[in-house]
Amino acid sequence: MGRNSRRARTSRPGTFDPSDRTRVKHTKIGVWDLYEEIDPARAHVPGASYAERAFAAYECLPYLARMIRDICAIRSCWFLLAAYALAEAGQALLPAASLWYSGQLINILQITIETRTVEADALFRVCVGRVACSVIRRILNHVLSELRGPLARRLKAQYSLHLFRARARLDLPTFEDPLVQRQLEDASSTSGSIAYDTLVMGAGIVSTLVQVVSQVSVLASVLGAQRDGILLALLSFATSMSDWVTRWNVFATEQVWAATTKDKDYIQMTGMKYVVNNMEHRKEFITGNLAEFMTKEFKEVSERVGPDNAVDFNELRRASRNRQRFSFFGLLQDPLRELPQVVFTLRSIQHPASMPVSLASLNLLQQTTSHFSFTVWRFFDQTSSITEQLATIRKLYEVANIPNRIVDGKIPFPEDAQKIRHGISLEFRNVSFRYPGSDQLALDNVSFTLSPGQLCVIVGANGSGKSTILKLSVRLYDPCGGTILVGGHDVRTLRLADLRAAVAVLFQDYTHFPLSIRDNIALGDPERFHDDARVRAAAALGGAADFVGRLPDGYETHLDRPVRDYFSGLPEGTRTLFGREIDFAGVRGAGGMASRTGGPALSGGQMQRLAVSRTFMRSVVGEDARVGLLLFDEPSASLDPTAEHDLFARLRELRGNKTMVFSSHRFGNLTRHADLILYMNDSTIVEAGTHDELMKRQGEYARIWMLQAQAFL
Ligand SMILES: Nc1ncnc2c1ncn2[C@@H]1O[C@H](COP(=O)(O)OP(=O)(O)OP(=O)(O)O)[C@@H](O)[C@H]1O
Repeated sequence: MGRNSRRARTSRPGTFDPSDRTRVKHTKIGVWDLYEEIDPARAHVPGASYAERAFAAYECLPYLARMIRDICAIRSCWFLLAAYALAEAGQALLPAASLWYSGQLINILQITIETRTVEADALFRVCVGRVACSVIRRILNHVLSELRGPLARRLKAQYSLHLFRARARLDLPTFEDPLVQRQLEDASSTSGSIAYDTLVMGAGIVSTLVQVVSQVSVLASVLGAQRDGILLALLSFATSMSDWVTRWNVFATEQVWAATTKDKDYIQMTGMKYVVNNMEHRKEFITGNLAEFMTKEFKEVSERVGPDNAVDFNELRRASRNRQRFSFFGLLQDPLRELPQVVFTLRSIQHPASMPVSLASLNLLQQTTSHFSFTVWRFFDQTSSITEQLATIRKLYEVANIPNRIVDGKIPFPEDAQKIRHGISLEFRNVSFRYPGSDQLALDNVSFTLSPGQLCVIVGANGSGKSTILKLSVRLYDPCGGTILVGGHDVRTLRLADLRAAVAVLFQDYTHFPLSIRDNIALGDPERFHDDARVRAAAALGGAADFVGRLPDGYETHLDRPVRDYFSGLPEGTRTLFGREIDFAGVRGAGGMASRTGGPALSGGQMQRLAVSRTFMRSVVGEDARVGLLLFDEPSASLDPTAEHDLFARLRELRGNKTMVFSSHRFGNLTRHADLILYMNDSTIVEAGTHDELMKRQGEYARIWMLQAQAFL
């Protein structure tokens, strides 16, 4: 028996096995190859996949309930929600009310034909009623459109907070996981509107049901007494219902598919577009004299690809999906719509006297059904896939439950806040570690001990594991073997928030937040975020105060402004518009808008000074600092010699008060004063001791020290 048939027997219907070729459909759309899962509904027992999908939808219901609870808990939405519900209810009942008045009109017509007298009062009431209905409809429409915006914005704000919280709580290994990233992207792409869309969908479903029930019952009471009334009503509604049945597929779910292209011309054409569009290629583009050549090549390659294929996949797929399919049932639908007319005509021949009343009934019916069809169409539009909507709600809530890989400890730290002032001890016992997804050890059986207040410098070649020691000390990752002790405790047992409050780290690949310079420094100590004096003192210690003071906006300068300015679509330098003189730059200037995007360009060293200032914000400024361990990864890599000298002088003043660990390539300034030097190579510590001890040993440390020293001789 072949492999495929064995797999087909074992796989559950509805479960997609991508390696099973019989379950993958290949379609060529232009230059694209589309691979789709063959719909299990067709491949297996009819209805099995529907049951499966219905069950999946059922499993999402608790999330829907939670969303309803969450929406109801937003106080600022209460009034809006109540008004929205009332307006929707009014909107849903109005068609039935109009219908009822129209029915009254038919009654009056019938009485008029039979008695040859017109009931003026009744006629007047009907007219007023119909006018009132249309005025109320207008008002409700307006009320609803006024409510939609504020309601949508409040819901959006609530869920953006939910997502912010969900992202903020994730630790590094979890956040780095591509699957988690995908999950977060999925949730955020819809989070803006999901609650509002669900609300609209829910209101749409209830409103459609109310409309259907109320209109059908009014119509039955109006037409019930008339000859063929019910038959006409059934025929008219049958068309709308057939629309409904053929188009509505609540259990439709996203298909599993993937698309790729191997068309060399298309790939080359797309690449050329990137080259000509993007800033990063411009220097080479110009100096390489590529303009003329590339334009000619682009023309040729575009002609080879052809205009129908020179579009991206999504555009092509949309076009191929939207192409109307010819169906036999569709062919029948339009004649079905004419059936009431046919019945009416035939009956009129039989009973000519009742013709005016029947004509009025027919008119009423057709008006009602056209309105009904519109309601049904809107309903499809809003509820095209309930299961998909439910799945999206589920995704949105599940991102808040992604488990963190770094499990929090229980022991508060430090037990004695006074003790921390003289530093925290740090010990690695046979620690081994490999990064997630890597099969190489980044640390292999590393052991060392640092007493409170000592200064340790880790030196060694690129990639030898220096930064990794610092990362593990603050539990950015957990080791796969061995134990790390901070203050004598296994670091896994300590409360994470306490541990991170007691340790300050400056990473080699530090970043700056897209916030003001002030906030960038202040975030070094969230508890003192609003203390301006402390921010300035930290900037002075980090050597940033001088250049920040010279910036036009000082501490309020944004390094990378997260909010862009918007401009009218006129190109820079436009002087006239339809003959009128304009000053485009002047308008921008009036708003104090910068002419270039992004913040002021700072040098690498200035950036590093800001990063050092952020570390000082928490660790050094003031007597009340609660940090006992400082970890610095190449803190002076971009600093000029004076700045480096000043920084180390300031840090040396702290000796005895804080335990300090440096990772560095520079020997001398720091290593001479270190209590412990760890020389690393290939994920292990190969030499350990003080400068004098290691020099006496004449090993690797001594060799490299001499190498660096020779440069100055
Ligand atoms: N995020 C990561 N994922 C996978 N491997 C990593 C990651 N970061 C570092 N590594 C690997 O772990 C090893 C140790 O890296 P580490 O950054 O600790 O070296 P380092 O001694 O600080 O180097 P450098 O002197 O260049 O800063 C290297 O082989 C590196 O490729």
